[in-house]
Amino acid sequence: MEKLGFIGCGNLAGSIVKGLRQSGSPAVINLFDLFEEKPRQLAEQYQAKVCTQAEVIRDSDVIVLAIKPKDIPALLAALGKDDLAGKLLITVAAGIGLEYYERKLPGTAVVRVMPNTSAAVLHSVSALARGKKVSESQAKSAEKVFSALGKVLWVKDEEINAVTAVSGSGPAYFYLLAEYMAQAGEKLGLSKEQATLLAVETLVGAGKMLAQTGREPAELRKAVTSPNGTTSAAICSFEQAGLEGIVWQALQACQKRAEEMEEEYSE
Ligand SMILES: NC(=O)C1=CN([C@@H]2O[C@H](COP(=O)(O)OP(=O)(O)OC[C@H]3O[C@@H](n4cnc5c(N)ncnc54)[C@H](OP(=O)(O)O)[C@@H]3O)[C@@H](O)[C@H]2O)C=CC1
Ligand SMILES: O=C(O)[C@@H]1CCC=N1
Repeated sequence: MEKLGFIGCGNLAGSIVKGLRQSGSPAVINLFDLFEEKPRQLAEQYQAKVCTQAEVIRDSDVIVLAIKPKDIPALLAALGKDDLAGKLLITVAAGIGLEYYERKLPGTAVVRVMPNTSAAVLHSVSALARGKKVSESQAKSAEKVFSALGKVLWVKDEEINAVTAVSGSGPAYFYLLAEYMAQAGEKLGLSKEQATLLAVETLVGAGKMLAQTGREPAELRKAVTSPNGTTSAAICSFEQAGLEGIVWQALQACQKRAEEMEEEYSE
């Protein structure tokens, strides 16, 4: 049976653990976080074990580093390379390239992954980049973990920042749009509850249409948009406000921030 460990049990690790159990994964899950309450709650809900950091490393074959990028340098400094012999490290931290881990922990097998929090509902899409020391069976193990949580693709390490801009951070963009649509619905006279229900269900329905019909986003949009009709009025308003450019700038800002972070961790 797979033995999976997590160092850091915050938002993303919580989504992954929840998703794994929902997918029926029988993996042994070992959890460590500096704030003990987080692994304790996850362990109670999802049949996992609260451990010390040393126990996570000793008792797991695959160890997921799910802490903030700023906390990675101190963790790697504390991890002995000998303790990691034969182990696979999976890092989900944004803005730190594989080269950094391989330099700080020479000889260690590292896969860098950019999933998203929709892992909790088995709809993460996860991009994986393979480090130099990763064996075939370790690559398969990493793929198995994340394919239980949604779709996976292998990419180059240099592509992870673009992935982060589209899908790692992406759920937040759609949540923001849902917030704005609900706010607008209220201003148009609906109650907060009505407007939120309508915005959220519309987003869920549109996502399911994209996922289940196999039709392109533009094709589905056109099917809603009658010539000179109501949708057309809204879409024209988006276009006049420069939505395409706004989205482009936002994704560029996201990628740029990841690049800046990579600079910070280049030493
Ligand atoms: N959230 C997301 O949607 C996504 C996040 N990521 C990446 O995942 C990583 C985790 O993000 P997220 O879950 O949001 O962060 P959180 O802050 O929610 O979780 C991180 C947890 O790790 C704890 N922690 C910090 N240092 C250590 C340590 N040395 N050992 C054990 N635990 C530690 C933190 O404690 P404390 O709060 O006390 O510091 C916190 O509980 C980040 O690197 C992020 O870039 C990637 C894709 C999506
Ligand atoms: O905001 C962040 O930095 C992390 C990485 C991707 C999603 N959340």
